Amino acid sequence: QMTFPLVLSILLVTTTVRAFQYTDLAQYIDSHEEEYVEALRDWVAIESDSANVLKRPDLHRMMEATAQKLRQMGGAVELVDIGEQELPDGQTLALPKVVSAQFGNDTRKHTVCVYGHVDVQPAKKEDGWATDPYNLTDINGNLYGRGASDNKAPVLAWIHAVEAYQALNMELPVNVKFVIEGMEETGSNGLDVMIVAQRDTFFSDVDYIIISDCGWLSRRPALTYGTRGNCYFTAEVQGPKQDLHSGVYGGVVIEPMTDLIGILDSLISPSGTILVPGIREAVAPLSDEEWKMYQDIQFDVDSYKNKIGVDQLMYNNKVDVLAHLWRYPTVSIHGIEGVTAKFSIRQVPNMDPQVVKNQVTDYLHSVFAKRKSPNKLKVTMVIGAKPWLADTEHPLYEAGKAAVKRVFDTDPDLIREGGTIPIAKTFQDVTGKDIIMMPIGGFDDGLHSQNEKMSRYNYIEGTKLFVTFLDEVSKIKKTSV
Ligand SMILES: C[C@H](N)C(=O)N[C@@H](Cc1c[nH]cn1)C(=O)O
Repeated sequence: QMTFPLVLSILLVTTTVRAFQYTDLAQYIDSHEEEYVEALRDWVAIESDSANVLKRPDLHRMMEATAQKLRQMGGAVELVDIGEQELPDGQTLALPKVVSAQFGNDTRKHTVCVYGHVDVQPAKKEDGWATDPYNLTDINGNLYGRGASDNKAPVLAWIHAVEAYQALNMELPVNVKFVIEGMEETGSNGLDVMIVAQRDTFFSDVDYIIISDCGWLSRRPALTYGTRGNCYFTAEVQGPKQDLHSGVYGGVVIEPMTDLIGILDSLISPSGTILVPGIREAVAPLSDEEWKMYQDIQFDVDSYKNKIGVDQLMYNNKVDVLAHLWRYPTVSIHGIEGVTAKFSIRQVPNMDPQVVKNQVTDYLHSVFAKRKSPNKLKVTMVIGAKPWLADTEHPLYEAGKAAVKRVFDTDPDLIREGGTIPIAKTFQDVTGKDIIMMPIGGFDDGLHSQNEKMSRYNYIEGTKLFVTFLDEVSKIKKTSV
């Protein structure tokens, strides 16, 4: 028979919440590696391609699976309806619900909100994948699968970070909220409306927003302080009422495809100069300080060329390459379907998507007019996502630097991202909260490409980084009660 004091002390032992212990958390994370890989396998198996309307049921399933995982951990979870999407043919389609969740509501603590996405880019084995993109495949410690790095493993790593605290009965150093969406890859449709609607409710007590939807520049861990924006356009040339035989009609008909190629060729010169008037003039000048920052970053232009299999880039020296990846705009032509071309302009501070829309539309119409073609041109901007920039001296970044130092025993690279996180600027403008981008993806993860992967190393050490960062954030002086 147990005596009363013994029973009481057992109860006390089991209910006492422990304080942060990095070694225990790290050990816990290491010993759960296989479970984490299996969780990623389950998520990668869901074809949550947000661009393919036929995959919308899978995307809904993905959002439900995310919500379910957070519910099982005891979070206060909601699946927020963000309405419908209008398709080019005028039909409407339900947008995937946004998952919001909350762990802890202690007003003495800071509250962070982790943003991520669980939709993916399209992928087919026949695109040149070495493995089935939706069957996570481990080759030499690299986990290959669509969405593995962008952004399923980082989202899971954040979930596992909270789970590790719970499993070890350790107090969460900060309250943690999650906002996980399913439309990032197509411009985060509907999410801005949700952020505006919940600014004074869900977001009111959030102090900091954390985004881990980007990658390191090299093998060295990094913190990201800027992203480019994206203006994504379609240009359609309408001509004869039906397809025409090139032998029977060629030579007399003014062909829409020739017009289309002609106007596309007017966007950018072979040496990379954007030819749309007004765009280059809007770009914030490169300061001496920034130039110096780029010089100090370890980045090997030759290895970069090797990685992507090219002999020559637009620029040869490191600073030019980094600057043109991160802080100068560029035009990319993505493809032509029928006589509709898709192209994008990645834009940077101080460009504005609405201004870019007008500049591009006016310019293409003027180029088209000079052709004196009887065909009709229609230019549409389908995505207008703004660029984002942060202050690397902010206490949030100091906390990030300290966390990287504790886990990896090195200072992070401070980098920018050439890609776009469409919602970052909205978070900043609408909620007024500070944002940090803390990537865990590797420099060679192949985002949006064939053979996307996440290494076990980055996944597991990244989870350790996240548990540590929460502790570092808790040390930031609270300015308001
Ligand atoms: C950086 C992030 N992982 C990413 O790949 N984002 C996409 C988002 C996007 C841009 N326009 C529409 N969606 C990207 O940069 O292409």
